[in-house]
Amino acid sequence: MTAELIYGKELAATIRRELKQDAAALREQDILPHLTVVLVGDDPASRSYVRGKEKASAEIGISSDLIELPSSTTQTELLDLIQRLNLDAKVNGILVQLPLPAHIDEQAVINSIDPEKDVDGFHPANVGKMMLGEDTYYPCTPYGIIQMLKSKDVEIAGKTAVIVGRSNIVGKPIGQLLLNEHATVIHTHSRTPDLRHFTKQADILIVAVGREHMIKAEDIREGAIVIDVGVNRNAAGKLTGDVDFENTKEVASIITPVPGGVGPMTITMLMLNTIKAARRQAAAVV
Ligand SMILES: Nc1nc2c(c(=O)[nH]1)N[C@@H](CN(C=O)c1ccc(C(=O)N[C@@H](CCC(=O)O)C(=O)O)cc1)CN2
Ligand SMILES: [Mg+2]
Repeated sequence: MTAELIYGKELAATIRRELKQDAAALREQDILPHLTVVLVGDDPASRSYVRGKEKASAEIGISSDLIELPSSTTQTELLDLIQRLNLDAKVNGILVQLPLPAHIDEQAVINSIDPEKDVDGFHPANVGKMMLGEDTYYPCTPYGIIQMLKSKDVEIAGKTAVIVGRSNIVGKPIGQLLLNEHATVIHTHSRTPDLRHFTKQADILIVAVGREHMIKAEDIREGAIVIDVGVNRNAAGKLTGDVDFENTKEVASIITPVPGGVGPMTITMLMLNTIKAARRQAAAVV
């Protein structure tokens, strides 16, 4: 068997076309969605993701601005900036690019963002709503994965979904979103003994660890759906996933490549959340 591929890049382009129409319809009602992105420090990958966010905003018709701060910025300075953005009615979405420099408490920063403007879906109030199965801003990468599965008409209900990795950005929330879709969810992580015992049970395997090719063909069940969230740069400078794609695609039924798989969906879901924020905030004013 050679697996079918899901190219997030193609799905992202389709969703972006729809979002462009949504943004135009909002503009006709004098609602201009606005995203403010905050970048602290000069991490090259973060800078590249932030550029991608500006580009996608411009393409869709979302106005955006980028606030760049030096890595020496103090936590108090960053919290003060966020308070100003929380109070600025023009700003619908606030995104603080992660990771932050080590001297800043990331969670304290996330907690300071107005939940209504938290287009990353990382604020505890939004995480709580997600856990309760309520409508809210869902974290972009997990939300993108759900859209990818649905785009291939994957029946999630009743499936065994195994998650490798437990980050707040991907591992934990994708488990919750799959649970909300009625999957049976198994979370595994660095302290899980005999990882293969669990990955072999997966109808849907989500790998979000950040370790090149840690999942191999022999770790999965024949016909499994494999979603690779890893973005690693190998010794030759090439982007690779957490899954050994070449061999695993011969065993899986559906698989995502890296690059061009899950990655492009992250920024697209951010755009979707920003339009949703503009709509919700406009409705709250009238
Ligand atoms: N505040 C946030 N910080 C971070 C998030 C996030 O959702 N919110 N996620 C990641 C980084 N990220 C967006 O911020 C992101 C990661 C990867 C991609 C992507 O398109 N990857 C491509 C490859 C890109 C490349 O060439 O380097 C792919 O996989 O095909 C987009 C966005 C951590 N921080
Ligand atoms: Mg506005």
